[in-house]
Amino acid sequence: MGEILVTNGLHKSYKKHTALKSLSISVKQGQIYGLLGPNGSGKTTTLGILLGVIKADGGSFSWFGKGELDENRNNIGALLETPNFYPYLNAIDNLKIVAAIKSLDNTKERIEKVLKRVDLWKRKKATFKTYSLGMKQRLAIAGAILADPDVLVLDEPTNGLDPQGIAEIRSLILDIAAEGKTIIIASHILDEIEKMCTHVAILKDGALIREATLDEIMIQDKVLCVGSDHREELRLAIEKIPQLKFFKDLDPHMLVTVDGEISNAAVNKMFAENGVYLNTLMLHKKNLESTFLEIVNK
Ligand SMILES: Nc1ncnc2c1ncn2[C@@H]1O[C@H](COP(=O)(O)OP(=O)(O)OP(=O)(O)O)[C@@H](O)[C@H]1O
Repeated sequence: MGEILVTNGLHKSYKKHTALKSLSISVKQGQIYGLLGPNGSGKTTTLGILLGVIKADGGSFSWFGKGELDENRNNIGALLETPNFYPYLNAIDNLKIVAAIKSLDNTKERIEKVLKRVDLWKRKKATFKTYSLGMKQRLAIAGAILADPDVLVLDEPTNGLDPQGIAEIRSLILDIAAEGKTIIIASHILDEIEKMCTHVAILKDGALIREATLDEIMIQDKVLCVGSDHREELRLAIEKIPQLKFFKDLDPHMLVTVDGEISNAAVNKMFAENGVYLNTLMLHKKNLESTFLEIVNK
């Protein structure tokens, strides 16, 4: 797979505050790459630098193996903030303006293609101000793919949408990815990343904590769900057993992470040796949320 983006030690400070600390990531062709992190972890700053809107203080990046050239951006569609279209113009006229700004040819065909792609063709003559938030966001994606770029960069694409709007954007993004496009999404919504992304970079306080495939992130450690009639003793036993680490209280059960390859029978025995008899012992499948919290809280 071809390398689409490589960053090398990107650094950015706003006065005394360091927003990005030596960020090195790489994105390959066809990946849906999620940039994940709590508020203020540096996601928007990263995308801003990569799109030439913010200047880094240090480090470098390269799109398509061609460095930081402005012309690389002709091959990148971006959605960085809430869509900014003319409220009294319809979808077609708004996209005509986007086409003119980007000096695109075959405007009519392009606009028809993207409006069908984002399922707004039937509403093409309605003015932007009459659109729902989800439709506005879909029109913004139509604008971002109007030039048929190889890469789509999206900052919090489902922010503020209702569940149906979120599902529509998600399915649209997956469809666009299925055409072979590379997609980079910044989000703090874990469920969104989990349902869409193939690869994830987790940021915390501007630093990269982990970069891996979604599968690698989610099956990091074994998590067990344990229960006992005596919760206090259970909690104390978890503290005492070095191979176990308390993870979460799911009252009445507790989640623990287990070091290495220790069988459930061995875990049961360890509890018994500490005077605790389990009434529940089962594997707990981690979701991205639990993994994420575990990683950023370390
Ligand atoms: N123009 C600015 N001036 C000063 N500080 C800034 C500026 N832009 C961002 N920051 C700070 O840099 C840090 C990273 O911000 P950034 O917006 O990149 O994070 P983020 O992960 O995108 O957060 P969010 O999910 O809230 O959008 C934050 O602490 C933020 O307050």
